[in-house]
Amino acid sequence: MAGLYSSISSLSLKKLIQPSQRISTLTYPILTAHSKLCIRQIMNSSSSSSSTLTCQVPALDSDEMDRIADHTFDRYSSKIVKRVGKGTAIVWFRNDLRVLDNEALFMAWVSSEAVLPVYCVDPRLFQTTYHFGFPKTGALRAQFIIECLADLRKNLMKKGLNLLIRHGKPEEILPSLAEAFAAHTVYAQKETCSEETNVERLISKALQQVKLSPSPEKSKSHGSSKSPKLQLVWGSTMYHMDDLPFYTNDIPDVYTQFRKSVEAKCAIRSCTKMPTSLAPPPSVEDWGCVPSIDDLGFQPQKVNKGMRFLGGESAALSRVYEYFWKKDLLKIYKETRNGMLGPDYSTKFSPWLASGSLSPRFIYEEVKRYEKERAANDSTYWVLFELIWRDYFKFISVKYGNSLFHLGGPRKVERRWTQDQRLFESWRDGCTGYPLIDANMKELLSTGFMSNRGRQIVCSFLVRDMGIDWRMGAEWFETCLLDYDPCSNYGNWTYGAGVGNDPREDRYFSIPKQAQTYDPEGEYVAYWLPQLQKLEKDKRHFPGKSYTMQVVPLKFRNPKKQYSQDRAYATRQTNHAGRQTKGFKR
Ligand SMILES: Cc1cc2nc3c(=O)[nH]c(=O)nc-3n(C[C@H](O)[C@H](O)[C@H](O)COP(=O)(O)OP(=O)(O)OC[C@H]3O[C@@H](n4cnc5c(N)ncnc54)[C@H](O)[C@@H]3O)c2cc1C
Ligand SMILES: Nc1ncnc2c1ncn2[C@@H]1O[C@H](COP(=O)(O)OP(=O)(O)OP(=O)(O)O)[C@@H](O)[C@H]1O
Repeated sequence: MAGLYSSISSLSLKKLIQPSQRISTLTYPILTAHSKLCIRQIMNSSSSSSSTLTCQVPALDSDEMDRIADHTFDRYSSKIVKRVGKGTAIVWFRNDLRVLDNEALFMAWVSSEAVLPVYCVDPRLFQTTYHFGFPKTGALRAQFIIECLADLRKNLMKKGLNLLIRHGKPEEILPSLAEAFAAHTVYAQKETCSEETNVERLISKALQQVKLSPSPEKSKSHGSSKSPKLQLVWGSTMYHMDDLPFYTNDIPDVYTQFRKSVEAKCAIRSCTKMPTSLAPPPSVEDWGCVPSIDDLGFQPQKVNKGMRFLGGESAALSRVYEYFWKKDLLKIYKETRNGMLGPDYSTKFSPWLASGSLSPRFIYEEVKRYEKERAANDSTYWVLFELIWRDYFKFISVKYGNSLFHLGGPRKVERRWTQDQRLFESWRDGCTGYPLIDANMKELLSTGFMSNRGRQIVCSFLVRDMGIDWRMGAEWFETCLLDYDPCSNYGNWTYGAGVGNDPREDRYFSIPKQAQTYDPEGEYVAYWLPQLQKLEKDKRHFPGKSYTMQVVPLKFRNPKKQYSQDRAYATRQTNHAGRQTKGFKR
């Protein structure tokens, strides 16, 4: 198994492609013959996915995924790390459901003789969203989290520990465990939004009420009892919060300024190396079961079409392996990332990043390894560029607090919005009469995923064409997305709604133009709306009377005229693969 990565790395692809030097200007590179071939393969695998109903991401079997996880753990294990603490420490898992590069877990191990890993199934996660009463977590994300927990337990057991699973509020469970196990510290990953920070505050307070009796030696000298502490550890971003070259209040509002500044002035910390064994676990009578979907109050929802994401760290590490090394897609990422159909136009790392099953620093280190062993170009850099967006929204949430969730956004913009239920439902259910919107919304509902391109288009349609309160859209995404993350979700929605920090406030995504550029053959819409398959390709985006009536006109009144203008525009702008060739568009 040790040869798994190295054998693939040494694959004679290197002979076919000269590893290009990193190109510093961010224009599109001239495509190599190999890149063209890869794009064709992606396009082909996308169209073949029209005929197959579901595809698992990653498309590997469980033995292979276990091998990849084990091999990666080996690479990230260290024999020289030493534990220096006494007693028991608790590690409270939140959105960091991984073993690799988990700082909270590492600190708990170093500071103790025994670590108790705990996950609390918090009932608040399964209630409703704040304003509009949608389910706070949809069935597909619940299933994904269940898989993450099962895998986390498995991986902790491989390292000589286990995972204690309890149902209830962390501020009630953790203090009582700290008391029962006489734990001196509860370690956990720091979160930034108020729902999570409120819980942190409640736990700290409740821990102060716990009085641990001093050990016999200590009681002789000091006598007084101590309370366990909550120790929050930064761990969710690629750049560490403490390494930023500005104070929180001075974080640049404009993404490009933020990115240039961190790229110039900060280094990304190396992944934390874990000891080979984290044993011994404390003695626990009942470790609790990984909940079933019924336990969480859901009807099971099967993915019958499109991508079925597998939860857990083993799947996460396997997806990195599959995308970077097995399929060798990293070097064309920038050219394919705006696609919508199939698993391979983009990395699909987001669901694992959101649950913390995947460390962004591990992705960074894998990109660097790939650049050394295979190729370094704009595409390999661009994955990091996108991960900086993720960091940016996380840090912006620290700077702006709850205003990220407010109608006027961080800039307190005043504008008239509607909450028209009928219009909203047509958007939510994919019945707007615009196939590009409807296909994307159906994909979201059926799989819990939507491409970045799709998200921008449906956001623009809801906000600009329908004029609907953007928070309705954001909360619906909160329900459905496997990769739901408050900072990235509300950050992107405020951007799209023109109430965020976007220097371009009137960002409008014209459906005809987007359709022509990103789904010129109507393959994507025909996949999700099979009734369009029989139509000629150039009719699929505007099928007329044979399709649902359009619920609102587009902001551009004359879609046909706009469409032909857009076709001309798109023809000028697209390359052979039907992707845009110039200009930076998110
Ligand atoms: C309205 C709207 C809502 C969104 N909500 C979320 C959300 O709740 N959670 C979430 O993770 N992403 C969200 N995104 C960002 C983006 O759409 C997804 O991260 C991306 O589609 C995930 O697919 P991928 O992993 O294949 O991305 P890739 O293109 O492969 O990008 C690699 C990684 O970079 C990060 N990234 C890429 N684009 C963005 C972005 N615009 N903002 C933040 N991070 C980014 C993600 O972590 C992603 O996994 C949203 C975007 C929009 C427009
Ligand atoms: N993790 C999260 N996911 C979704 N929404 C969140 C999250 N954390 C915080 N929020 C949102 O933050 C908002 C907090 O509202 P709350 O009424 O507590 O404060 P506020 O009065 O709006 O703001 P402030 O405290 O700044 O005056 C709510 O809209 C809530 O949904």
